Formats: sequence, C-alpha cells, structure tokens
Amino acid sequence: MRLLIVGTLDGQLGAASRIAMNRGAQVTHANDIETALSILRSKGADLLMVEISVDIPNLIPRLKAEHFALPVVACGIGTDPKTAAAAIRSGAKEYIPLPPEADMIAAVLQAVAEDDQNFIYRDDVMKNVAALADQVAPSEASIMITGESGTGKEVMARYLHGKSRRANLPFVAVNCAAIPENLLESELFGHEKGAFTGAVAKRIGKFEEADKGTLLLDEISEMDVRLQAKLLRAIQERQIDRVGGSKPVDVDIRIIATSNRNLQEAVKEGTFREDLFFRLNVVNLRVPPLRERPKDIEALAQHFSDKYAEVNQMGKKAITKSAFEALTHHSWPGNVRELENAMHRAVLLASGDEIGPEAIMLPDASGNLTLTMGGATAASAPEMTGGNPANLASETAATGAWAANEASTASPSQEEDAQTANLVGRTVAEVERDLIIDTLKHCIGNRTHAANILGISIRTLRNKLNQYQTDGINVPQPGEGVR
Ligand SMILES: Nc1ncnc2c1ncn2[C@@H]1O[C@H](COP(=O)(O)OP(=O)(O)OP(=O)(O)O)[C@@H](O)[C@H]1O
Repeated sequence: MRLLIVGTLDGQLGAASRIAMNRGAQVTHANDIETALSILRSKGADLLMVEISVDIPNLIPRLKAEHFALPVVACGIGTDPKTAAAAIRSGAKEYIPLPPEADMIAAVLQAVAEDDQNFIYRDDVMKNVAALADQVAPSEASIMITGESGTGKEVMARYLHGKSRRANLPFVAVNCAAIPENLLESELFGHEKGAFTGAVAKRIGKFEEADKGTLLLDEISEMDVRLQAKLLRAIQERQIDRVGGSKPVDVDIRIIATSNRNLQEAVKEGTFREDLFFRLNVVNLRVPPLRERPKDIEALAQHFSDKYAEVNQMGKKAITKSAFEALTHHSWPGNVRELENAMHRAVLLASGDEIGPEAIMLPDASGNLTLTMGGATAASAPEMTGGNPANLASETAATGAWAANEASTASPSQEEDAQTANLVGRTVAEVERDLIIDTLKHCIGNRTHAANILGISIRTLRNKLNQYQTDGINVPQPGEGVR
C-alpha cells in the first residue's frame, strides 16, 4: 500500500506516518497540491491522506483531469460533522479526525486494501473459474478475462495479482474505454515535458508505474488500432517509449486484459489486431454472468448487505428467505454491480433488523425502480403524480416504512407483513419519493452518490428533485442529512 500524505496534518504528520508504516504502508509526503501531483506523476500512490486545510475542492478535479483514480481521505482536528461533511462533499471518501488514532488509520488502510481483495463466490460454476485462476496466477502468462459488464472482471484481475509472485508489487489498472483516445498513449507510456500542448511536466505512464507488478488493461477492445501496435511492441520487447521521449525505457510487467466484447469477432472485423489478441489471450478466464451462478447471488447479497450496514453505521441485517427468492428470480442484466446497488438500497430501506422482499427494489425493463414483494413484482414506478405535499409528508411521518425502527415482538414474517401493509394504500410515486429523499439524506445530500445507490441517472434524480421542490417538499441540500 503506497500512502501519500498531503499537508502537515496539523503537526500530526510524524504520528500518522509511523502508524501507517507500522501497518506495512510505504509513506511519502507532499506539503502542497503541486508536490503531491508531481509525486503521483513520478511514482503513483494507492491512497491520499489530505489535511483539511489543503484545498480539497481544487485537488479532486485536478486528480480527475490527470486520471489519477485513487481514494482521498481527509484529516482534520476535531470531529465537527460540518467539517467532515464539507470534506466528503468535495469528494473525499472518508474523514479521519486528528490526532490520529492507530485503529482509525489501520481501519482506513484495511478498507482500501479490502476493496482490492474481496472476491466472494460460493457457486460451483465460479469455484471452477477460481480454481483455474489459482492454477495460472503464479505463472507469468498474460491473461484475458472476458465476461459481461459488472460480472467482476476487475475483481478477478486483482485476485490473480494477489495470488501471483508479484503480489507485493504494484497493481495498476487503466480503463482503456474511459480515457479519450488522444490521451491514452501518454496515459500508458508517459510523456516528456512539452511533448504536446498541456504536457506541463514529465509524467511516467502506467507501464512504468506498474514496473515489476501487474498492469490491468481494462476494456482493451476499445483501444485504437494504432495504439495496439505500440502496445504489442511494449509487450514483445519489454520496452516503452514515452511520448516525446528520445530513448526507450525497460519495463517488467505482467499484463492482464479484460473485455466485455467478443474479441475474436473484433479480430474478424479488423478492429483488433490478431497478433496482439494471441499475445494477450495466452489464458482465457470467462467470468460467468450472475444469473448463471445463483448461489453467488446469495453469498454476494449477504456480503453487500453487511458492507453497507457498516458503511451507514447500522446493525447487520439478515436477509429473509422470501427476499432471497426475489433476488434469485431477477435476471441481473447489470450483474454483480446491479446486485451491489440493490443491496445498498435494501439496507437503507429495511426498517427492522432483517431485509425482507419489501426492501428489494429492482429496475424494470424501462429502468424504473420496482418494488418486489414475495418474489413477485408488485408495482412499477410511474411518473410523478400530483398530491398534497403537506399531507404526503405527514403521512410519511406516520406510516412510512422507513420511519424510526419501533421495538417489536412480532415474528419476522409478521414484521414483513406489517412493513408491506405500511406500503399498501400509498402510491408508488410517494414511496419512490420517500426512498429518494431518504437515500439523499444518507448520502449527506451528495446527488452523484445517491443516484448511484438508487440505480438511476443523475439527470433523472435532478429532474425528480426539481419536481419535489416545486411541490414544496423539503429536499436535502449537499452537506445535509445523516450518515
Ligand atoms: N465476486 C465478487 N466479490 C465481491 N465483489 C464483487 C465480485 N464481483 C464483482 N464485485 C463488485 O461488483 C462491482 C463490479 O465489479 P467489476 O468492476 O470487477 O466488474 P467488471 O466485470 O470489471 O465490470 P465492467 O466490465 O463494467 O468494467 C464492483 O463494485 C466489485 O467490487
């Protein structure tokens, strides 16, 4: 784990560094944003710990502009929720109060490491894929991982790296589809200062950053044919040329590539080089769609439910049998990513210490959120309907399924019935509105996070919020709400 600390941490830099190093992290330090960016350009890092007085709202877009995809954790004196909320609003993943507590820092480092490591499976289909992965991981062979979007190809790549001889060396991922074509070359191979407009400083590319470790080329099918030629040369000769550079640089990396398109088809169509395909496809691992591994649905649902209960500081919730049935009946076109979102929503929706079918909302064919009850689709979300906002608000307070948990002596199935009964008589638009507002509160008003959890686009979310505001409903603003 490479930790880069930015700022002096209010005099706590030494203490925080020692704690992190004792936990096995390699720590570097930058006083300001410019130095931090220059370290990222020359060495890279896995986690940024940034003092609150550093201009985080300025840092985050600069990281994005240079495609540094790494988590940022803010640190500051005290536990004022407003400070923490402001840091998270500007894009930090967590807020750590100073002086640093060993346990807190250890927990953050572990969470980042775990994000890298969690590979959950229980189904025999996936056990076979994992067995093949275990067999090929220690070799130096290039591996091509194929599978539909959201099946866990990147998770599999990290698993392979973790089981390889390079496990303690860098794992660097590049999403070839997410980076504009004209920038991908310098992203991969780096550039010299002044190589092109905007190349204000020398920067190493992902190949050099991953030196001695593993480089994941995600969505390789999206790479332009001209760049494919340069990639082939880098793999064959184990040398790269920085853009604008005058001499080649040696690199020692193992390549893992992923694709959710059929690359053999792409070869036939002439959009993917055959020689590169053979170089990368020494071993092919196909990650099956989630619908083909029902036992994984159960294991992953419980895993995500525990994860999001912890993230939202709630007690862990067991998933009822009928909720499992609803989950296993769904076809999961978005695979594990869709299940993760559904379980995050379910944790927020479930009112007791169990997740019943009433908490499972799945998108229907047109993308609207749909309530499932007892494994069957109960109603599909319509467009906003009118209604008296004041009445609706008081009705929600009185009967909403997500009101404060009440102590209950009812059996789990009675509780489920009671929760479902609470929904009966309300329109789906009302239920949807409460879900949206509640989710927004949990995300302290962050629209992007809320839209992700809800499984709707940010544009749809904004339109709905505008409508609620027009209807006189109080919509949480960024920084408002519970977490
Ligand atoms: N077996 C698994 N165990 C735990 N989490 C998983 C597993 N598979 C996928 N996930 C989670 O599901 C989400 C999607 O996984 P991932 O990004 O690896 O999919 P992908 O196939 O690479 O998707 P895409 O093709 O869209 O890039 C991630 O949040 C990941 O952590």
